[in-house]
Amino acid sequence: MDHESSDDEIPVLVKPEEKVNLTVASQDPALEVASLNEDDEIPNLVKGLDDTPTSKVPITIVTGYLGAGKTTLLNYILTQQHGKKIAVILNEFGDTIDIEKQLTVSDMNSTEAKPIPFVPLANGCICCSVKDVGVAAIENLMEQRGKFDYILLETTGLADPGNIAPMFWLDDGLGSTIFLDGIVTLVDAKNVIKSLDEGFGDERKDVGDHDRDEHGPLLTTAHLQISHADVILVNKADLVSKKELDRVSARIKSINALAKIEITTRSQVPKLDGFLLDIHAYDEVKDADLKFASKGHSHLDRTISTHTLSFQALSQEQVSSLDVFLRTMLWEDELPGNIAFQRFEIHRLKGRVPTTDGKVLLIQGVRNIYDINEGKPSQSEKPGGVSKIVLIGRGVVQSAFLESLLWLLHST
Ligand SMILES: Nc1nc2c(ncn2[C@@H]2O[C@H](COP(=O)(O)OP(=O)(O)OP(=O)(O)O)[C@@H](O)[C@H]2O)c(=O)[nH]1
Repeated sequence: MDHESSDDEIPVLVKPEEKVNLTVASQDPALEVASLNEDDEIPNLVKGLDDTPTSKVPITIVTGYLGAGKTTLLNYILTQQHGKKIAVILNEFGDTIDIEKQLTVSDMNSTEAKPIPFVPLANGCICCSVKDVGVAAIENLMEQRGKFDYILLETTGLADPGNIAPMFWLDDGLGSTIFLDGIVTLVDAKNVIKSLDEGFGDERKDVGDHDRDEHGPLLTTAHLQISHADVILVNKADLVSKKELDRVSARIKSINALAKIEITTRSQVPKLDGFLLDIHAYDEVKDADLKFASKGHSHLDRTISTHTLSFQALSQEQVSSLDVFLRTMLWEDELPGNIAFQRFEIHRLKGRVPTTDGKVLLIQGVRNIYDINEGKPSQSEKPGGVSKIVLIGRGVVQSAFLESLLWLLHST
């Protein structure tokens, strides 16, 4: 059965209610976040509705291929009227002399060791910048807290934005002062399809055998930047035809149906607030976004695609089983139950799961980190309605994932 559409029949699963176990965790030591073994007691990290990170500074990560228009976007944002005092972090690897940025704010020579210059801009915004990312640079910047209320991080040369998101998820790390608001990816409308099709080439020199094996086409940097994005700007629209723009948009949606897509020229986004800045992509899971993602977009890309698992509202006891499913899938790269599956990897995950006692749980995941919080039911959501988990990844066979999840929920 094809579960692509949100109109699919939903299996009925009603079980007795019990306590909810919620986790934020990773098993990848490289991510330097708390790691839990199955035997460990799982901390209850349920956040209440009022526990929003209001005192934390939002950070938006701007990724994109060389020349896609990242600096043009930063310049554009810095000159708009948004009332924000923005600090810019430029992540420049290698020989920075060759790639010196020409931001609107010209004094860009600070390093993490020196005091950070703050430059007032005409629109009331104050800009400062640090070069090089890394925890130390951000911590250093945070010592100047109060002078800015928003951070933009341009990730020049950073191949994989999935590695950076976990830095902001735990309260004892950077997450106590900053929260990740969203990842914005710029793609060059003229070249992005070529970049995605380089899957059989050797575009990413840093990939190991893992990335070239039975998964099929190679995971390119363009795939990684698109699959992790919350907002995608298809930039340089002036250089291609309308037909080509449609082709690019369809290909991008087939990879990441959760992201909002905007076609731009010179990175000029019509609306910044709520579309590109202050989007809370890691603490909100909007019903409408999941509905859009589950619409059944064509699977035009053979490397990464978006899939939706739809199922019935869960009892509290079944919520614990869902937690087991997520842990097994994200930490062990396996599916619970005796179910045949091919090797897979999950880049991004979002879900809304209503419970039979009238709550709604919001699930967020990046790679093997995930987080479940209690949210507010939306006006259109009926109590005990349909649960949806949207997965963006490679090697995901939707029917196998759903079968595994339903097996676990039925055996609860
Ligand atoms: N024709 C056209 N040129 C653009 C557009 N957006 C940016 N550019 C130009 O493209 C070039 C690269 O833009 P940048 O903003 O520097 O791109 P970037 O992503 O920061 O580049 P790197 O830092 O090298 O990765 C510049 O010459 C821009 O003026 C656009 O929409 N159309």
